[in-house]
Amino acid sequence: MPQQTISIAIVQNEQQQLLISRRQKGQHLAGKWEFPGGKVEQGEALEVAMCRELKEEVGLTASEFTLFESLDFDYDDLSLTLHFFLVTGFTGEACELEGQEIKWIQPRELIDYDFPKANISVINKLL
Ligand SMILES: Nc1nc2c([nH]c(=O)n2[C@H]2C[C@H](O)[C@@H](COP(=O)(O)OP(=O)(O)OP(=O)(O)O)O2)c(=O)[nH]1
Ligand SMILES: [Mg+2]
Repeated sequence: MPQQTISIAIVQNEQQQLLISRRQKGQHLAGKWEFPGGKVEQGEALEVAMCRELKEEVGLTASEFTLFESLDFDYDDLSLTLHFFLVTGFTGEACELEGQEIKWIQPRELIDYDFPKANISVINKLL
């Protein structure tokens, strides 16, 4: 089974809202809500990958962050290692750079959105 390492940004703004984004048609887990992030490139540091994906997908530059949780998760077709960073400082305005839908929501609203199974423990920690 293919194996991938993923770095993810859980961005929190000054109103304590979190930034979520919707996976698009044609992507793995299409239609699910997620935190911005993506594949770590060969030789790339985890936090560098998180910052690059955050910039590419929603246009934010992360300035303060900590590793929040790392976990392994196997989907039917794909085996992932996911590293979730909590980003508490950033510059820029979030925008839908890849045509995806994005939203700022309160942590308690996370349960109203359909996230991938790999996110369950992280979401429980954020609620
Ligand atoms: N970004 C993100 N991916 C997640 C989350 N939860 C989860 O299971 N995933 C899975 C979905 C994907 O299989 C993988 C992330 O890869 P991706 O498709 O976002 O990768 P990428 O941004 O580099 O995309 P691409 O250019 O290759 O299309 O991790 C999450 O909260 N955020
Ligand atoms: Mg992505």
